[in-house]
Amino acid sequence: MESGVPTLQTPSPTQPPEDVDTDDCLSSYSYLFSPGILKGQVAFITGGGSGIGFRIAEIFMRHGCHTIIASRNLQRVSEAAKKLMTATGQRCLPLCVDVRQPETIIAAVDQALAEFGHINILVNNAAGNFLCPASALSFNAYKTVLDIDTMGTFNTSKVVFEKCFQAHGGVIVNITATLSYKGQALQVHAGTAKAAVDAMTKHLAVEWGPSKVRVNSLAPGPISGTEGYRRLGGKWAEAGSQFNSIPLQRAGNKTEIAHSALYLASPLASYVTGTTLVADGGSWLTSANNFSAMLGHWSTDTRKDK
Ligand SMILES: CC/C=C\C/C=C\C/C=C\C/C=C\C/C=C\C/C=C\C=C\C(=O)SCCNC(=O)CCNC(=O)[C@H](O)C(C)(C)COP(=O)(O)OP(=O)(O)OC[C@H]1O[C@@H](n2cnc3c(N)ncnc32)[C@H](O)[C@@H]1OP(=O)(O)O
Ligand SMILES: NC(=O)C1=CN([C@@H]2O[C@H](COP(=O)(O)OP(=O)(O)OC[C@H]3O[C@@H](n4cnc5c(N)ncnc54)[C@H](OP(=O)(O)O)[C@@H]3O)[C@@H](O)[C@H]2O)C=CC1
Repeated sequence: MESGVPTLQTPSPTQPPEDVDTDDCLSSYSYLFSPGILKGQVAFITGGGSGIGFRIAEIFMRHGCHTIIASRNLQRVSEAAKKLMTATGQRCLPLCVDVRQPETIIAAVDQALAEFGHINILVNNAAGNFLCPASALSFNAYKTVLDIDTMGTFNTSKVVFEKCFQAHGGVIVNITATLSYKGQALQVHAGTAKAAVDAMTKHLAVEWGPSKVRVNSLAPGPISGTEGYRRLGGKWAEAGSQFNSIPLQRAGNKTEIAHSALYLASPLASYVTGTTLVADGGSWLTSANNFSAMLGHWSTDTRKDK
């Protein structure tokens, strides 16, 4: 304070914010963005009952947003909505949706509009994934992942655009992945599906920009406390040694991904559209694409019907 300038306790540029590995709200939260940056807005978040989608819902709500969290398991989203409302004081509507079935999306968006009057933000987060070599992947397994990730993102975006964004503008954040950048082993299904979503992001940004709609992708790296991390990393990820190869030397956490989503959804990104924000600690640049190690991990997978 010698110079008369107050010293602020700012975190270091690579210090992760607080997180918890379970699908529970944070016990405390330090604001980095303005707390009212999404005040009065409404976000529709697919797969918002668990993992990254749950934390995105929480962080948006802590910044003044109401949310709709929608997935196949109504009990899961209903329990999540209670936790989110208690922790943040904002409204959260849990709805049952299968993003592969447009009629369920239409019903959910109608219900959301009846409840809130408008939707400002769509987060396409719902996805399905598992490790599987291409040669062992059934035709239906490949199709299932493309149906959820790629078709699901298109289906939901189209319904929300036609029912709301076309007339009023809005923001779409598509959660993708870096899997296709290096042809990740055992991930042809999810890598193809997410690459198609990154392409969709650009096409929709071009077509819908004149309607005041921004569309961006957000591609996380390995994120702890998530189903994706458990399924794809398993014990191998828990050992932690492979993180030496990641420039930031650690996995990311859900709050970090939620902060990136908050940036893209907020007016801070008002001139950002048609792009992919990679939030992976530099991981895809340097991590080995170790086919034999991945095959070893797959062979210890305990899934009964493999
Ligand atoms: C890859 C490693 C990367 C980097 C390494 C670096 C560091 C390592 C450290 C950590 C790694 C951690 C993270 C890696 C980084 C990035 C990851 C990137 C992307 C992550 C993407 C995700 O999406 S994670 C989301 C995970 N959550 C879910 O998947 C939940 C939802 N999932 C589901 O509902 C199911 O699993 C489903 C996708 C199968 C869909 O369910 P349903 O519709 O009920 O379908 P089914 O009828 O059950 O199945 C349909 C067909 O699919 C076949 N199937 C199902 N499971 C498997 C499997 N495990 N293996 C093979 N085949 C499977 C099933 O048999 C059906 O086919 P048929 O032919 O039999 O009909
Ligand atoms: N975890 C990680 O390290 C990474 C994750 N990602 C991406 O982040 C996102 C979240 O993943 P993560 O948190 O790990 O996993 P989760 O399994 O927790 O999230 C996926 C969500 O999608 C929902 N869902 C799945 N299928 C459907 C469907 N057909 N219709 C509607 N909802 C559906 C699930 O709910 P329900 O079962 O109730 O339907 C679940 O809530 C995904 O897009 C994933 O690809 C990307 C890179 C890395």
